[in-house]
Amino acid sequence: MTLHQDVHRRTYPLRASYMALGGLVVAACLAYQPANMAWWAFTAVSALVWPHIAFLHSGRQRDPFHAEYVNSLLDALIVGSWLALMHWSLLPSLCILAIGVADRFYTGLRRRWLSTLGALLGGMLLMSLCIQPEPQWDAPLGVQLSLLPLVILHSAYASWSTRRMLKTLARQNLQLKQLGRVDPLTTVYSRDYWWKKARAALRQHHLSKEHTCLLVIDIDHFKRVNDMYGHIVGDEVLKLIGLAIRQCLRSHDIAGRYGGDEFTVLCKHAKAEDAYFVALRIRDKLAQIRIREHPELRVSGSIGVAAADSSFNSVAEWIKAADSALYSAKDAGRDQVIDATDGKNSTLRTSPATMPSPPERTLVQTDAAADLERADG
Ligand SMILES: Nc1nc2c(ncn2[C@@H]2O[C@H](COP(=O)(O)OP(=O)(O)OP(=O)(O)O)[C@@H](O)[C@H]2O)c(=O)[nH]1
Repeated sequence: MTLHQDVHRRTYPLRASYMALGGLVVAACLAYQPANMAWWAFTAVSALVWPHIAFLHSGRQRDPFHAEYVNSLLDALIVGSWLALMHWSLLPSLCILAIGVADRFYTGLRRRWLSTLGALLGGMLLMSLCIQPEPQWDAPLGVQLSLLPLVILHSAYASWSTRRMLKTLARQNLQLKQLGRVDPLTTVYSRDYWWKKARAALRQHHLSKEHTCLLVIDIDHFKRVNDMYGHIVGDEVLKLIGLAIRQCLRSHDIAGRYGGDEFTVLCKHAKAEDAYFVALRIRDKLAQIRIREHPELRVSGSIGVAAADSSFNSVAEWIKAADSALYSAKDAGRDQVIDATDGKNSTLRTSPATMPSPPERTLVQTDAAADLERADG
């Protein structure tokens, strides 16, 4: 159920309690002046019966928000008539008016205030014509005391409502922050967030020599995927790449999208050897990506690995080291992992049980891949 459809449920308890306590103030005023039974009955019905009729009426309408707007006009009409019925007794009139205006903000019905003002004035006018009230500026003690429950309810509701709004705001801020951290297409972390984590990890390495590595992954010939299948499929592939990378991470690893078809992974608490195996797993997983509509489409990635080093003064220097290993992987024929630290190549590290050796892998090309190769010149 939307907030819009739910409006009558939110206003019901509020209207029921406000009208009941407002009616109490009117009754207190009536007690101090000659009033016939008709005005007592009007007060009782408007204070105790009307809110329930309003709720039932709104609940049956297709558009409860509009029904609630009509109800709010009737509320204003009633309140206007109450003010005249109280002979404009200054203190209760001002209190009821102020509370009524404030509550329109809390219930979300603050717009169209001009028509509400019209209904309020209409109510005053109608009741004034009926009873011709004589203004009584002073309010007797009994009337003043009758205002207390209404004022207390209003203060409690105002603070509860503010607290609820602040909580909602805090939750939404958190959601926005989290959304800003994640790249929406690939669902790995955004570059900024990843960079922050890498900076913290490098700082930690400087302090405690903790082993940490980073991987830079570049998808091979990704431009061809876009050229041949279009950008929509390209996006779909990037999405699957993000998922594949995430599936290969250990619990401390953090993957980010560096930009375009380039990804980074921060492998915390990992020696170069551990990070190297994470990279091999990723390379393997990328090769398994399939798209149902284009079963011939294949993906591969080249990966550079660099361990944090005390000579790196910034994340940029660290990435540069991984980048040069990545370029070596590209130069060596792509679809491989190279470790910047010792220049080790995945040709040497590939486990035959799970990963075919790089020369075979580069030979495994579909017709489409061969077409792409030709198209690329
Ligand atoms: N569909 C899609 N394509 C993107 C996106 N971001 C970048 N690209 C494309 O990714 C391609 C990246 O190409 P390059 O990295 O220059 O080269 P490559 O074809 O991958 O070749 P190598 O990196 O040399 O193996 C470009 O064609 C970009 O337009 C994206 O969000 N969606």
